[in-house]
Amino acid sequence: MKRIGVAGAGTMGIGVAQLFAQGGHEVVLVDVAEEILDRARRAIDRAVFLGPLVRPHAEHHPPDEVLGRITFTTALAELEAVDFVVENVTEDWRVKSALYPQLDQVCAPGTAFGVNTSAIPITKVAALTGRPDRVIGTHFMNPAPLKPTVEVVRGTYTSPATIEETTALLAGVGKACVVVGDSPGFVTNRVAMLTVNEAVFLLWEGVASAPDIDRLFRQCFGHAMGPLATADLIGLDTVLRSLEVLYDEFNDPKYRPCPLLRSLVYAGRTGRKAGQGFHTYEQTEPVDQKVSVTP
Ligand SMILES: NC(=O)c1ccc[n+]([C@@H]2O[C@H](COP(=O)([O-])OP(=O)(O)OC[C@H]3O[C@@H](n4cnc5c(N)ncnc54)[C@H](O)[C@@H]3O)[C@@H](O)[C@H]2O)c1
Repeated sequence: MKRIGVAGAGTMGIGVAQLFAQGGHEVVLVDVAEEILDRARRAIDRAVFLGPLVRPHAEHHPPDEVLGRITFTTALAELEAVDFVVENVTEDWRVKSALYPQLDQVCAPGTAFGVNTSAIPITKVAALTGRPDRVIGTHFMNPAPLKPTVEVVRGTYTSPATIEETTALLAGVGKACVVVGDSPGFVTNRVAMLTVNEAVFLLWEGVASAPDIDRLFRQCFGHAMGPLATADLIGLDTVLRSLEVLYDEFNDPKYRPCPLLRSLVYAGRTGRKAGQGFHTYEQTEPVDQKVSVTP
């Protein structure tokens, strides 16, 4: 079993840490504040406990056993001994570009870095390190423990050995992989972010209500969720940042974020994690916006 480092304990990091710990790996989960880690611990506990209700036929795991494999820490230096890092920090180039040189220093030269980003090119991230051959995109879908497939992104310098190691690691925790080339947004989010943004414009223009927009996608197209509910699940702050990355990388106005999306983010209505976005959600615990919305 490999020792897995997980950087970032937000929406994605929580699920990624749970996935690998359930798969028998030792996990080091790093974030910048103890209260974020406490919330992550409670979220993983709850998700593992409720697992049998969500997937009755899947293998069941005692929450204590899963949590016992995870070290929760604010010390990046604890990633020193891990074999593979999945990075899930905020979708903000300033945040990611500050982190990678530190990861490069802390981790052993052979440790591979899986970049879990919605839209940032993997080659751009790899250039921040002295190991571009060991940097690969691991674009997990949300929620990471439940979604069957990971979009794996080959950067310009990602080595065949790194691709093989990554797909084998993911197969070991039950994930299929689709390996794609490097492009802002990759395959999934180049398409999905446009759809979400256009749905927000439709709402903003008063063409239809949020429930009706989502209902059309579910009932006419057979999608499991509509685009606005999907945006709430992703986090509207992450959707906004992903559109900004696409807009900047392509210099193409088709990715300009709808002003309504910005307003909701400014108001702290970032979707499920805040209890409110395009739809309203029952809160499992109060969310401190100062903690959940990072700069
Ligand atoms: N939300 C989704 O559905 C989704 C899906 C696939 C990929 N992603 C990508 O995954 C990444 C994380 O997204 P998220 O939705 O979990 O975001 P989030 O805002 O919920 O969580 C990000 C976490 O990173 C932490 N962080 C910031 N700087 C850090 C640092 N230097 N060291 C350690 N932790 C740090 C923050 O405190 C926060 O807890 C983003 O790049 C996003 O684009 C998101």
